[in-house]
Amino acid sequence: MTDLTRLSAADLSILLTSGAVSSVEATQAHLDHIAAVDTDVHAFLHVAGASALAAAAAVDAQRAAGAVLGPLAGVPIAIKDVLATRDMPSTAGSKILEGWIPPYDATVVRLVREAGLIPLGKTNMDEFAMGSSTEFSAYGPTHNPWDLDRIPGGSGGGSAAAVSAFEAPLALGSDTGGSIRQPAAVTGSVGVKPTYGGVSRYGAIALASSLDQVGPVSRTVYDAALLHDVLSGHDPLDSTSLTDRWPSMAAAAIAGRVDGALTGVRIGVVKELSGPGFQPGVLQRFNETLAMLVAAGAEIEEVSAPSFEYAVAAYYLILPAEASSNLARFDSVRFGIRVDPEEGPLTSERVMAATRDAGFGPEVKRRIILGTYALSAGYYDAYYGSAQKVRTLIQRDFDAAFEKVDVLLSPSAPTTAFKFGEKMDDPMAMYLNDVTTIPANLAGIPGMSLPMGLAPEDGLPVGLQVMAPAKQDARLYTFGAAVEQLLEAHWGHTLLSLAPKLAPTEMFASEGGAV
Ligand SMILES: NC(=O)C[C@H](N)C(=O)O
Repeated sequence: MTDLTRLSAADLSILLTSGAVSSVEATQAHLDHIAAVDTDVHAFLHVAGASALAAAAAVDAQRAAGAVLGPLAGVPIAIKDVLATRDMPSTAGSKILEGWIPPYDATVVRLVREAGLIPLGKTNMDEFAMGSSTEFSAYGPTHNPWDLDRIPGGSGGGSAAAVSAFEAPLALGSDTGGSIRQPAAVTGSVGVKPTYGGVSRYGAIALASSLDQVGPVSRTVYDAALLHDVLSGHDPLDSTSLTDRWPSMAAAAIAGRVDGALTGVRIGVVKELSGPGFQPGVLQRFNETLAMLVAAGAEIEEVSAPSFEYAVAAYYLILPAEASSNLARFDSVRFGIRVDPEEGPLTSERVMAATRDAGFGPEVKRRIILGTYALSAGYYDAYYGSAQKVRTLIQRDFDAAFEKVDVLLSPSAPTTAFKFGEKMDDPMAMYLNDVTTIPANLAGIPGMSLPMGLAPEDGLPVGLQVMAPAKQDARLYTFGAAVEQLLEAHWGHTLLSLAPKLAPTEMFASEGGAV
């Protein structure tokens, strides 16, 4: 009997459509697997077993009645806890929202349900998406399925770990500075940050509104494309939502699997995103992948993006500034918990202060303080204003690069998954993890991370980042699918099929070793 949790969403979809397997069976298999492994992985903050099975039964009934359903109907999905769900708590990993059940679904959650996908539950994350390791979740960290002593990336470590531990074939993430791509990289998954405005953020608990994007997490490029097609499109409820009509990302991914898809593709390697400070094994896999691309007919040139040097600094001014404003809504009155001061009068300011003090964790407080300072009178131009200028320069660097090349490549993260605790006392070290992913958010362009093997020194997954010009998300899928195929042919297997160590019984007997 096929292990249904091991299938890609696309393969599961074939079994569901042909009637060989019911959605109830597929959903039950995933719930059983979650029950078996999630005490160790802790990818989920909430598992919605009963409602998932009810939704699956409804899809099965529709199918039995002859309804023509979308390709992902009946396929289970995990949802990052930053997204509002009307039937499940939505905490964004924070104590301040403990137990909060929103009165409505985020648009992406509604779209996912309408497409017949089966929400399994909500996944863990750094509090309000601030972090690169899930160690800042108020509910304890998620563990990397490849090595339980290591972080799964962040902020969407729960979604990426759920996918790579076979707890769900698909997940939703959000990416402000890398929160989809970096977790995908360190767990051997695929993650895509769409073009800014391509996917609705209505009902996504806002971190930094000029940077946040919702996107797919999966085990294959094609699966991410199928989910992207469900998510993209105009939403009048999100004022930043683009009105463009998007081509089919699934069709774009299929085009990448045609022979010769890489011939003549012009690839830019960003000099500033793959140099000193990167783990040697990460660079080794990156350079090997580039050599394979040249052998497949692609043309590679080095491009320089001098302003990228300032990207992390600009991001950590713009993000805290926007976050300090967005998080002002958590005031003890409208959402979540209320904590009264231990003594003294119950004025609204004092209740608000006591609630925020008890409800926010250390990283959230740090960023609110930084952001409030950066926006204060007298400092605004020096900090926030300068950061916005840097942002424009970064956009120009991208524009110049994309005049010469079709896609830009870099490693998705400077290192493989690090050990718990390694960067907790050093915010700068944590922030520098995002050096590769932040520029795409600042420029609003789409980016993908896909697996490019295991680092020789630690046997842990390494991610390849692909970036394309704004609105050219389809190019990511064509190129990404072609690279995925090239790497599979080289290794003779997919990265995750390697993972007997991810099977329930042997899952945690880490053997290490290179691909
Ligand atoms: N939110 C994100 O995209 C993650 C990023 N590491 C941050 O802490 O801001």
